Amino acid sequence: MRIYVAGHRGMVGGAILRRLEARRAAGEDLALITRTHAELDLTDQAQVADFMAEARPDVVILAAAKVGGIHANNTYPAEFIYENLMIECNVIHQAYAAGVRRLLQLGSSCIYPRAVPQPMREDALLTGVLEPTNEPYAIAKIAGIKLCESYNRQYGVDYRSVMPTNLYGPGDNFHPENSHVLPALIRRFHEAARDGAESVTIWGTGTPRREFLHVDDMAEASLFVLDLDAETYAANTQPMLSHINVGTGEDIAILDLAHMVAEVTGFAGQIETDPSKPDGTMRKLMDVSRLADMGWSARIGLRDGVEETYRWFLANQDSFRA
Ligand SMILES: NC(=O)C1=CN([C@@H]2O[C@H](COP(=O)(O)OP(=O)(O)OC[C@H]3O[C@@H](n4cnc5c(N)ncnc54)[C@H](OP(=O)(O)O)[C@@H]3O)[C@@H](O)[C@H]2O)C=CC1
Ligand SMILES: C[C@H]1O[C@H](OP(=O)(O)OP(=O)(O)OC[C@H]2O[C@@H](n3cnc4c(=O)[nH]c(N)nc43)[C@H](O)[C@@H]2O)[C@@H](O)[C@@H](O)C1=O
Repeated sequence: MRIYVAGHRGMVGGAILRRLEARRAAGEDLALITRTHAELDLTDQAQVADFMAEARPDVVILAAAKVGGIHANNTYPAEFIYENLMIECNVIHQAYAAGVRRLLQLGSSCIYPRAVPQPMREDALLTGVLEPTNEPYAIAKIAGIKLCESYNRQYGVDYRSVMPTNLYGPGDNFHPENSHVLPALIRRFHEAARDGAESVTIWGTGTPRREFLHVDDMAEASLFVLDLDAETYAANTQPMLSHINVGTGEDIAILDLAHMVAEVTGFAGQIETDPSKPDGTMRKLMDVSRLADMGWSARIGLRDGVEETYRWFLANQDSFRA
């Protein structure tokens, strides 16, 4: 079995690759194919076509994307829609052209309308208006689902989509502005504790709620969905509603998350909010019953996951991405 993991140097792709390497070490007959961004620009159609034709994977896992938090999405909307659409079109179409039968692509919980009933079911897709801070990214992610569904319908391939909630863990991006909230807070509270600061300011009102899934759980869920036989996957999805939510089923207010990160990092000062910064969607909680009914649930609790991620942060501060 030849498996191409696109985005293997990213947080999720890295976690998926580690699991696949462990399976190979345990005796599974797996050839794992990877290319760095420098070796293969997935926005380049000709490069992707040449690569797929030469590498001939049996299975493709698409974990490469332009990714960032609320500020990055709101500041670089053109990059988020253009790069993600190009990556999806190139990888999905060229996989099909090279004869790939099974593919798994990662979307995001931001595909759902901003005012949708909570928890968000898979069939809430395309029922309302999207959150403006990440609409371009969400449109690209919806296009990814529809690409897979369309190729499945017309060409009879088996291309699947998982929709993760907000993710965190080892290998995350700790950039002070462009990252997601959890790594941003770990870094900010760590630096405040280290410097003896009196207060830390978090963005927005602190009242939005988010659901956080550890990346190792996400990697396990991805391979669980990929490994389902075609009949089981089809029985749990529909031709034009083929994505599966992945989350914990529990959420937390951002201010409560900040208090948790303060405790973990040893910061004892004040926590202030900055309502001039956007809150984004007020609540994003996944309905994870579809995946639970198939037999998978998250295992890593948030407090344990934050402690482990902080230990990883302390051990890897010198190697962070710019
Ligand atoms: N992190 C999160 O909270 C969430 C993530 N997701 C989804 O999960 C998937 C993985 O995200 P995550 O691991 O967090 O993101 P990362 O940014 O950690 O990893 C993405 C990877 O994609 C690579 N990449 C980006 N553009 C290109 C390109 N043009 N050509 C080749 N490689 C490219 C990046 O390489 P380089 O760094 O060199 O550019 C990086 O290695 C994405 O689809 C994302 O949308 C969904 C929900 C939440
Ligand atoms: C995964 C998901 O990620 C993005 O959406 P988001 O859920 O809004 O992501 P976020 O992690 O950046 O913010 C969550 C909340 O937290 C608050 N917040 C406080 N203080 C900081 C802070 O310091 N940094 C950040 N980033 N947010 C902060 C922030 O104001 C917001 O209320 C999408 O664009 C899209 O990419 C997507 O799919």
